[in-house]
Amino acid sequence: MAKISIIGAGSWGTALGLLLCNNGHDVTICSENEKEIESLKEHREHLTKLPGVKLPDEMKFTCDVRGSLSGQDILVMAKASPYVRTTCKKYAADIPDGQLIVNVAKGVEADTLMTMSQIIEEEVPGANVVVLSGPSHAEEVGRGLPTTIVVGAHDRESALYVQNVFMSPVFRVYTSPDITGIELGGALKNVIALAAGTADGLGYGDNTKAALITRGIAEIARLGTAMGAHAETFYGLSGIGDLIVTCASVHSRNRKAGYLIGQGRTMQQAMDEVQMIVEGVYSAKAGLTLSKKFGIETPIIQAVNQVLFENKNPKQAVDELMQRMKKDELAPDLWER
Ligand SMILES: NC(=O)C1=CN([C@@H]2O[C@H](COP(=O)(O)OP(=O)(O)OC[C@H]3O[C@@H](n4cnc5c(N)ncnc54)[C@H](O)[C@@H]3O)[C@@H](O)[C@H]2O)C=CC1
Ligand SMILES: O=C(CO)COP(=O)(O)O
Repeated sequence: MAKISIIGAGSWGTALGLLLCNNGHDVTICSENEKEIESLKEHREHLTKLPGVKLPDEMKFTCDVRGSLSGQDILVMAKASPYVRTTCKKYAADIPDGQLIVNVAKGVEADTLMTMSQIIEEEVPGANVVVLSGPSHAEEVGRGLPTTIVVGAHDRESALYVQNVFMSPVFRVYTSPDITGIELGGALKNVIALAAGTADGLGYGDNTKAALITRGIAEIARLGTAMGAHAETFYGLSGIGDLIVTCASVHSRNRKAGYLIGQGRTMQQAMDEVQMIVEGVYSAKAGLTLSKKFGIETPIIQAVNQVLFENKNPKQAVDELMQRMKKDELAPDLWER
């Protein structure tokens, strides 16, 4: 049995807490948000973010984040990505040296272009940070529906340990050394999901969705490999896997926000209506800056930025994507080989 503190009492922190409790671990969920914690204690259910999912009596909830950080085998970082740095800064001094931290937040910081694990490593230099990511909506993990995911770590021993702790008959965990690829896949799929949702909102069809998913993973893989990630990762769980689920699922907040934008809402109106974090909005900027930095063409990511931040009409953005210069699907020099 492992002692585990989960930082962040949102839908994902709560669903992972339930999974880990069911696996027989000693789980505490902590958050500074008193209302959220009091409601979890009283109802043993996250009424707003994970309704209908009952939480076991053994699961502990606390507002004392600082007090929950020492004496743990694992800390799980389950804050929404824009708050990961501030959270780490606030509590770095309370986290023991060598602490294993499992990051589950998905995003790239727009100003620094750092992934979440890089931010945690910068703010908590003594920590051993691993990442857990893949196609895994909290609403389905909370209901115990079969789910697969991948843990990325610097060393195999940490990956195997986390695999053992999280693995269950309904939660299959793979291991990988490609932290960069896993994190880029997890962050950038949110940008493409905004585009897929927008296409749905415009009334476009399954062909359009398939086009965005397929050309979207091509963009993510091109950029990711230029940044040193392994191409295979983008054809795996944290690549095409998470992209498919986020572009297609009724649970996705990014897809929902895109849908509303396709229906005519502004970015802000869409974010307000979704009422939960829409991380693709943040990662869109980072994705575009990274593309420029590495000299990689990412037309869908660019179009999403234009719609979000330059008020480009979504229909016009799709028209322009369709009428780009004619291209080969594979590398043009293959004709000569
Ligand atoms: N919800 C899901 O199905 C999945 C989510 N994730 C990732 O896990 C991370 C957390 O996701 P969720 O639990 O869904 O997010 P959430 O929106 O439910 O919030 C998570 C935590 O962030 C905190 N938070 C929200 N606003 C804050 C603020 N202004 N200042 C400080 N803390 C704040 C909340 O109080 C909560 O404790 C995200 O990066 C997400 O991409 C990963 C896989 C699945
Ligand atoms: O990452 C997720 C599923 O794997 C959740 O996606 P959303 O943030 O779009 O809901």
